[in-house]
Amino acid sequence: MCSAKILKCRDYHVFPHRLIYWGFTSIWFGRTDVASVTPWLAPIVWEGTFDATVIDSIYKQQNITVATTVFALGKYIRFLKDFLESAEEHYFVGFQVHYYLFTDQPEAIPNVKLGQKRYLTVKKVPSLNRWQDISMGRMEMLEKLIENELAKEADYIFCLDVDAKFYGRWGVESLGRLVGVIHPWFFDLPRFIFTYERRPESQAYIPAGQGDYYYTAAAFGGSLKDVHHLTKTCREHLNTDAANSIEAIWHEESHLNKYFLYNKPSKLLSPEYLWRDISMGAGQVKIVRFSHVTKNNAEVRPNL
Ligand SMILES: CC(=O)N[C@H]1[C@@H](OP(=O)(O)OP(=O)(O)OC[C@H]2O[C@@H](n3ccc(=O)[nH]c3=O)[C@H](O)[C@@H]2O)O[C@H](CO)[C@H](O)[C@@H]1O
Ligand SMILES: [Mn+2]
Repeated sequence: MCSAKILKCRDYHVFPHRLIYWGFTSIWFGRTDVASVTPWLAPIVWEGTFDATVIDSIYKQQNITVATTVFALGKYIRFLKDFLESAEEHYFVGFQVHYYLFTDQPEAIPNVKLGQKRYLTVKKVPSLNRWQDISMGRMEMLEKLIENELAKEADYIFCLDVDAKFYGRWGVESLGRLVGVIHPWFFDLPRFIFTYERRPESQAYIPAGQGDYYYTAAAFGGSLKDVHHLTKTCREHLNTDAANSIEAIWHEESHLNKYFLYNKPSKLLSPEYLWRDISMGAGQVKIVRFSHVTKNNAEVRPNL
């Protein structure tokens, strides 16, 4: 009996994909059930479209640092422990990460053990009376952080919501010049359903028939230069709206969507990178990497 043959048969049964991989590497990467490229040829990252080992080895040769911002004001401080602990387990593991944590309660920050080459800087900021102002106010604070502190400190930046948790790998496959994440509630819906700002009086206005994707504001990133331009532009548009007594329907998320319409992201992340709730499944989402936790808005927010 030929032992090699047995091994091959056994491998075929247990790991059928590996057999395909040996023979047709270039065919194995790609998905047929989802689009993995935009009409302007930016990749859309889904499980099955990249090889983690290959992409890690490329970035390992560069000494990159990923700045990561997170805001925990008022009762949202309670989300921080799970956010940080799960990030240490899944987020850019083996790479330099510098968290910038904005909070009104530095004394309440949980003691989370960070891995090697992982740093945390705390920024004390005042809390605000409206959750919408806290959420929108992030744009200006990010703009100033990049301007004043990050130039020599980091290569890339990701700006993340705190009421979320990591469940799977979020790694260097997500890096790019300008990176948007497709909103988990809209990825499989037609454009006319997207909740863009529809009032022409707002700077976030997107006319019917325009727009590519609906992006979430709970996660975005890219190079320092590009994210600086994004946050500065959104901050200016938010200020103009405020001066005109108008608030976009989904706050800074509406402005982010307007920005991405005219400044196309160079890479898109699928809803694997910001899912709705870990308990909710979807055929196309084979792995949940980062997901919103269920929260009682009325209980955690300072206003309704
Ligand atoms: C899935 C998704 O697209 N989420 C977006 C959505 O609702 P969300 O329900 O996800 O917004 P949210 O309540 O999580 O607020 C956004 C973020 O602001 C911070 N925060 C908020 C309130 C507070 O009292 N303390 C505090 O620290 C915190 O970092 C939080 O993660 O709409 C918001 C603005 O309309 C933002 O665009 C969110 O990113
Ligand atoms: Mn959130």
